[in-house]
Amino acid sequence: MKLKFTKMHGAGNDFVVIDAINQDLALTPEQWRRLGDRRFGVGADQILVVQKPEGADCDFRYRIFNQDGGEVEQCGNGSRAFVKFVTEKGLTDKRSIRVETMAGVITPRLEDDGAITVEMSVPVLEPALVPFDSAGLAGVAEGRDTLWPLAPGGQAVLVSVVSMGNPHAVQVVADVERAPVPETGPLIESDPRFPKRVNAGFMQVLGRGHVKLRVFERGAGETLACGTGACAAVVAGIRRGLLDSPVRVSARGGELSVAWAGEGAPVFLSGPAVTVYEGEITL
Ligand SMILES: N[C@H](CCC[C@H](N)C(=O)O)C(=O)O
Repeated sequence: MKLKFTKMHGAGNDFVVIDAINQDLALTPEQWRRLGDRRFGVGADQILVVQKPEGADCDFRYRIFNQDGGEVEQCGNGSRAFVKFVTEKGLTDKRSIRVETMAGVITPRLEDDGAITVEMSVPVLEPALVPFDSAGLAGVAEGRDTLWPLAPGGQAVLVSVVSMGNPHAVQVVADVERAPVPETGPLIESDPRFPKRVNAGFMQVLGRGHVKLRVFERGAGETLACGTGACAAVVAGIRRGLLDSPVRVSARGGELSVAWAGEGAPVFLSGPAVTVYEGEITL
């Protein structure tokens, strides 16, 4: 079958975006895998699928598939690419859209200056709901947060656990460039205390309004940027008393900005979205 797609990225976190409103998207698992493969197909960190909404109060439904084929709840960088895609494709004339995801409704907005801001969800902070199994662990209180001891590869670390619809484990490190992301990222991702696995964030605090961040993403490995990871890192940093909103998040692939007013409030994520090329693949 022939499939039209658009290749996009948000701060280097790259996507294959597919309009499943105007084309039939009945792919076998093998075709999904090939589409996401950087050698046998197009390749991307995530595949984003644009569909009609199920609810009356939303403009679109947005499905997200990691490179490993798993469907996931949320993608922050992808939500910016989403609003740019549907605007460029003429699928809407709105600048602010309500989008159904597995984790609820988010509202990406295309600003007049071309910037894109997304009202993400209210972070979920109860460990069991992240989900994270803290049974038998002695949490370490810091500010309003609780840090949980993990030992990936025997290396003792303390993580904050936050859900942005998808699960995150965030640790503060002295130097992200020297952090053992390739070694301990996959061990944290698959730690059995995270029954749905987890995205592992490594955050270096440069000031109360600026961090550097690397994320070993669930189902995709280390990406050049992670939007929900940036949200989770800033929420954790604010709760630990290390950061003040808004926070500039410097990822390897570019700059994001995150604002959060505190518990019970949604997180706002701003950053770039770029259309790289249009394509058609025979699967
Ligand atoms: N790997 C993530 C999904 C993509 C999130 C990331 N690309 C973002 O921008 O938020 C997960 O399995 O929860």
